Order: sequence, then C-alpha cells, then structure tokens
Amino acid sequence: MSERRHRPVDRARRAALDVLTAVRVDEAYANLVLPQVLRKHGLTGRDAALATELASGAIRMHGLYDPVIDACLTKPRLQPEVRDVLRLGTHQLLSMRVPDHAAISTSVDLVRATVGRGPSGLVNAVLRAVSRRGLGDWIDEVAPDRAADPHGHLAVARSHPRWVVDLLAEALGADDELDALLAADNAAPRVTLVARPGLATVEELEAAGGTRTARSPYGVVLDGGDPAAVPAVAEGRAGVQDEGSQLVALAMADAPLEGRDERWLDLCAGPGGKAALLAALAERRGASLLANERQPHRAALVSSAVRAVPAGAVHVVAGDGMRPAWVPGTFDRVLVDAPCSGLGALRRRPESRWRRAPEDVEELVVLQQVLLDGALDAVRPGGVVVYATCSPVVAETSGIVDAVLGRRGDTDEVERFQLWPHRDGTDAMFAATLRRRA
Ligand SMILES: C[S@@+](CC[C@H](N)C(=O)[O-])C[C@H]1O[C@@H](n2cnc3c(N)ncnc32)[C@H](O)[C@@H]1O
Repeated sequence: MSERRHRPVDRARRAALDVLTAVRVDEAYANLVLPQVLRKHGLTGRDAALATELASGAIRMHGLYDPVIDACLTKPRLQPEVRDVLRLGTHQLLSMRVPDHAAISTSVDLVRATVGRGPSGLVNAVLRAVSRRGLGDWIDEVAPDRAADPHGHLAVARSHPRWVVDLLAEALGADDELDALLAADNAAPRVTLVARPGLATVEELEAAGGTRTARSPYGVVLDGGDPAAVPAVAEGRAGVQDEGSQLVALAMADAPLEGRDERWLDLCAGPGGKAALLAALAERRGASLLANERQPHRAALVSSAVRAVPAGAVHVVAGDGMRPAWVPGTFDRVLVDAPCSGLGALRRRPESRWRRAPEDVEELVVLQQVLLDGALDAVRPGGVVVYATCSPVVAETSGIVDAVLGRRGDTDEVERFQLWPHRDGTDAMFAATLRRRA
C-alpha cells in the first residue's frame, strides 16, 4: 500500500464535499445543511470558514467551473461524485489562494477516500490542466465572446443561468451595471442584525461588535462571529435581518395614514423577520399585528420570531391569504411580502440560482396578483398596503403593481423603490406602497 493511500483526508474538504453531495442528491439547502455537516466533522473557526467557502463557492460558481472542467476532459462522461471533487478543486485553483499542489493533492486524496482509486488519475490530470491558466484566461476560453453575446458571456463568467441574466438585465433597464450586480450575487453578504424597537437598542448590538446600517435606524452590520451568540439575538429581542427587509417593514409601518391606525396585517409572514419588527413597532404605537402564514410549520417560525414581543401586540395564524378569515376592510396597514422567485437574494443561497426555472416566475405572478388583490380588499378605505418581493424581476414587481392598479379603480400609488446588492449593499428588495381610496 502506498504512503499516499494512508494520508488522512482534510476534514474541511471532506465536509465541503458532504455539502455538495447533500445539495445534489437530497436537494438540500446549503445554508441549512452546512451547520449540521460542520458539527458532524467537529469543525470550528478557520476550518469551518474554509469548509463554508469551499462548498458555497463550488456550488455557486459551477456555471463557470463545469465548462472549464469539461475543456480539460478527454472523455465527455464524468461521474457526478467525481465532478463534485473537481468543482471543489477548481474553486481552490481559480478563486482561492490555495497553492496549486495543495489543491490538487487534497482533491486526489478526497476522491480516493470517497469514490475509490479509479478516478484519482483523472482528477490529478484535470486539475493540473486547470492550474495551467488563471481565471481570466479560462473565462476567455470557455465563455461566449463578450461583444457578440454580452449576456451569454456574463452568464458563464459570473456563473448565472442565462435566463436569470436576461431577467436581471431587464430589471436594471440597461446593461451597464449588470456585471456589478452579478458579481455582488457571488459575494456572501455580511450578517446584518435588527434591534427590535423597545426590546433592544442599536447601541447594545454595536457593543457586540458591529456598525450601524446607513438607512435603517434599527440595523447593525456585525463585524464577524456567530450572531446567535449575541444575547439580544438569543432572546429574540434582536434578529438577523437584511437591511433591505428592514426598510420594507418600515415602508409599511411608516407610510402616512389618516384616521385609525390600530390593526396591522402581515399577510405572508413566514418565517417572521418582518413580522417581528412590525410587531415591536405596533406595540409601541398602540396597534396590534396579525401575522398570517399559509404553512403551519412556517407559522411556528413566526411565533418563535415574535416571542419577545409582549402578548397582545401580535397574533400568529396559519391561513391561506387567498381565502381570508377576516372581514374585508378590517385593517389599517397591510404588508404582502409575496412568495417570489428570490432572484434578488441569490447571494444568500449558493444553489438557488440553479433550482429555479422560468416557468416558476409565470406561476408566481398569478399568485402574487391574487395576494395583492386580497391585501387591498383587507385594508379599509384610506388604509395602506405595501407589496414587496425579494426579487427585482419586472413581472413580479412593477408588472404586478401596474396590473393591479390598472384593473382596480380604488387604489393609488404612494411610492415604490427597488434596492440592489451592488448599489445599496442589500438584497434586491422591491416595495410599492399603495393606498385604498377613501
Ligand atoms: C417571501 S416569504 C415572506 C417572508 C417574511 N415576510 C419574512 O420577512 O420573514 C413568503 C411567504 O408567503 C407564504 N405564502 C405562500 N402562499 C401563501 C398564501 N396563499 N397565503 C399566505 N402565505 C402564503 C410562504 O409560505 C412564505 O412563507
């Protein structure tokens, strides 16, 4: 037996491969499976960070790495398990500062330990071929020509499905920021916390090691570390919430309103980030929030998210927003944070861009229109409705709002905004504030 065969497999790389396998075979979500895998392998600190970067990068960037790997193959067929090892190796060679010899030898060890001796020569040969060029040269080699096919080029260079690039370009309205947006999708966001008003303060969160957000008065960007270790987060007085989501909740809570302002509705509340901020605000203003969510297990997540809000200020129910249990005109303010393609939050979930299909958007648009109509029916004359998505796709955003405004004769637009990761450092949240005519 050779000495090589006995060399122990690097635990971070083994853990990263477990994540790729779970995502490919079980359709797991990388961000949910990662903590379990890290625990299983006993990884913490730098090793955990390495495993996270390896897994996230290889999953996110395989739209670029696969053509590179294919260009180095002599035979077209590749076992999926071997391709996963090659994706991890290619990520180390092209996007990380891992020395070539370490990236190649650890990948050979990994395939030997997990698949067998058979493909170790192939992994060695392919990764040696990958290592002979840098990232830019490989993009020139495998991506369509930038001048002839700009979206096709960016789809490969920035590893996004082509149809997603086309929809994001349409949402931006021009191509000049498209590369910056796609690059922002490939960078993991820093953790942002929200200090739920009346329950925690931004000063308390800053003291845990963070910096205030530019636009939300309740946001703090964490310098690093585990957010769950911050006492206010552990107690539900604060939470992890993107600044864009905070701004959407604030658009609902702060829209000018005449007359009664006591009954608030969050129509699609699960898992409850916005509901928790809204409930805390409602409590301070003498209002109460009904947090509605169709899926019971997600309604349970809402209950957990609002656990620190005094009882009486918030009620959580599991119900279908398309078959409302309330009398029309009941509410003063309504948020409809609609189920959407999530194409504005690609930086959070490495695999999500590969799981969606154009048909998903077509189906969602129908649901979004019905839910917005239901929200407008639920609000009293003079009341406000905020329609929001974590997608910038025109059909899911302005397309919905314009269609509903055009069809109904009882609604006016107050304002709308679109946030962008590359401009605002937030998810690409869309929000439109509408008012039922008095
Ligand atoms: C974008 S998420 C909402 C995120 C949430 N507002 C937050 O900040 O945590 C959309 C939610 O709508 C729920 N949903 C989907 N169809 C629904 C319906 N017909 N009625 C109520 N909720 C629905 C989904 O289960 C999902 O939890």
